[in-house]
Amino acid sequence: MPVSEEGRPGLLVVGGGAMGTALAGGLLRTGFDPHDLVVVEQRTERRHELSGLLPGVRIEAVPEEAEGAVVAVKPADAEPACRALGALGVPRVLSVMAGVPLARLAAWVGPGTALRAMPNVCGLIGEGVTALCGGSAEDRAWARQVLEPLGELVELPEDRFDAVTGLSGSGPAYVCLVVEALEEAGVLVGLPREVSRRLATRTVAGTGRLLLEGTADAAALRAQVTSPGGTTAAGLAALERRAARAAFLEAVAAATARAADLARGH
Ligand SMILES: NC(=O)C1=CN([C@@H]2O[C@H](COP(=O)(O)OP(=O)(O)OC[C@H]3O[C@@H](n4cnc5c(N)ncnc54)[C@H](O)[C@@H]3O)[C@@H](O)[C@H]2O)C=CC1
Ligand SMILES: O=C(O)[C@@H]1CCC=N1
Repeated sequence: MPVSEEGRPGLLVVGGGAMGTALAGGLLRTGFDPHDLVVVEQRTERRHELSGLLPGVRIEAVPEEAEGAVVAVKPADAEPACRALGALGVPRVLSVMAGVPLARLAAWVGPGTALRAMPNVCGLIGEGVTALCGGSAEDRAWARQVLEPLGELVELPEDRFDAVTGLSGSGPAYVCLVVEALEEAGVLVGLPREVSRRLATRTVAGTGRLLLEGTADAAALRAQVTSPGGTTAAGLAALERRAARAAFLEAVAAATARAADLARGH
């Protein structure tokens, strides 16, 4: 995605918050030329911060013509951000916003092609998972290039996107809640807080890597850790008594329903 002969940048990232910065940072980390990238952020203070976070990248207050754009503003700010890109005739607009349907994006971006992705914050370190839909195979190949630095990609029909938002989009927050609770539990049973935090964080991170890199799935790994009549069985029984599994089912279902609400404009 080089700067075009007309001098247009290869990519605009509109919205320099958590997700826009994760994406721009990931592109730089994987060799994207900073001169091909422009980050558009409306808040002055944040623009100053972004200059430090994204060396070599031009940070602007308003969008300009470009080969393509990613929109990473809050869903409530989506319409003016997308309409501005439509007015400039940006040919491909990729949204990472929760609960903004392709049909609405397409109406706002006019002649340009709208695509939709749902990443997660783990993309900050290239360990995310992102769902993608919309456009032609060629458009999606472009979007894959843009999203690749965030981690793994899956193409899914749009009617699965609320579910993806409820599971992997919001999921890092559920896992953080688990880490916080484990840290507190460690303190309860007598560990110094700093030690407890390290043990809790490493346990969750290490389990994730083992699941990705090992051969056992979650149920098999849990069985490996659970000795008959042992400590883990006692701990798991306590979790089942408190309906921990049902709590996660309800969390993902509630987040999925909220994504659908957002899509209906609520
Ligand atoms: N944070 C997350 O883990 C995830 C977020 N998302 C989606 O990413 C989008 C952005 O989320 P965050 O980065 O967390 O939000 P954020 O609030 O951190 O960042 C949004 C940024 O956009 C700027 N902005 C708003 N309107 C603008 C405009 N017209 N032009 C330029 N800048 C504008 C705001 O000033 C703000 O800095 C949301 O739609 C969300 O649904 C998707 C997956 C995960
Ligand atoms: O909470 C939200 O609405 C966004 C979408 C997925 C993660 N954060």
